[in-house]
Amino acid sequence: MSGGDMAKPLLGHRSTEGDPSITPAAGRTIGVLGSGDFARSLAIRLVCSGFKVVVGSRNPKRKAGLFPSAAEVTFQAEAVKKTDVIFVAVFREHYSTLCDLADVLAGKILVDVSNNTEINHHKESNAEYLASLFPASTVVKGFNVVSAWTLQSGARDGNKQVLSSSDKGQIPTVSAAEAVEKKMNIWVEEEVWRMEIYISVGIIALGLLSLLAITSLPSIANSLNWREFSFIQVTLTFADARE
Ligand SMILES: NC(=O)C1=CN([C@@H]2O[C@H](COP(=O)(O)OP(=O)(O)OC[C@H]3O[C@@H](n4cnc5c(N)ncnc54)[C@H](OP(=O)(O)O)[C@@H]3O)[C@@H](O)[C@H]2O)C=CC1
Ligand SMILES: [Fe+3]
Repeated sequence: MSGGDMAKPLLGHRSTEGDPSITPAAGRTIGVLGSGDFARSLAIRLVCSGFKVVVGSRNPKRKAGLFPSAAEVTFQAEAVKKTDVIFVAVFREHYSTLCDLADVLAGKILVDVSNNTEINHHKESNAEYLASLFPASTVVKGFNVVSAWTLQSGARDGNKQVLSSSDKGQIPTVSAAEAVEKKMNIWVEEEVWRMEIYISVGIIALGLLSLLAITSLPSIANSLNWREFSFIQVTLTFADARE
């Protein structure tokens, strides 16, 4: 999987250079539990950002084909043994099915990316619930406001901010996860706005052309005096030609 846009971090890479707080991504291994939409988008983005990715699935054989070939897809327990930072791309309702992994997850960082489908349905947040299931792990909440689609297609649409929080210590200690987040938080004005400008110019041009076409209809043209008609035809033809 090497799509042009995917080769770039989500929001460009300008200001990551020379930032000493960012640990180089290359060579770090990040784990992802789950093989659904979000896990796949995350894995693709991480691979393209230079991370090694190991995906933990209940059925790795069947799911491997959905991931970039650079990502390793294996059983859940195997995957979490290979890394210290694990994205839990599984719905809250299925967190309890991961309890068998508690021993191998001890001392590791779990990133809770989940969202609920109903408001105020559970008494504690998803991250608190995950932390209660894995008391020996550090749970960080983050990435839940970035959609799978935005992760895959870049930052031109959708949310661009990656918010994160944790009870245990400073988030900056979460070096690998933070490196990804910082890369994703960089706002490159030209890249973000260029597409919007293209679309706006296209819409204006379409509007002007439509006006030109409508005023060319004999029934409409006959209801204009020659001054209005020539103003619209000459000015709009000129404006359209320029665009
Ligand atoms: N989709 C999105 O845009 C976003 C999703 N999220 C969050 O990411 C998480 C995953 O979402 P998404 O990828 O869309 O969901 P999917 O339904 O596409 O994937 C969920 C994955 O969970 C894994 N899983 C592990 N244990 C179980 C189990 N007991 N039963 C069912 N599935 C299980 C499965 O992988 P396997 O079969 O390989 O074990 C499955 O592929 C959710 O918490 C969601 O809130 C957050 C932001 C955006
Ligand atoms: Fe989904």
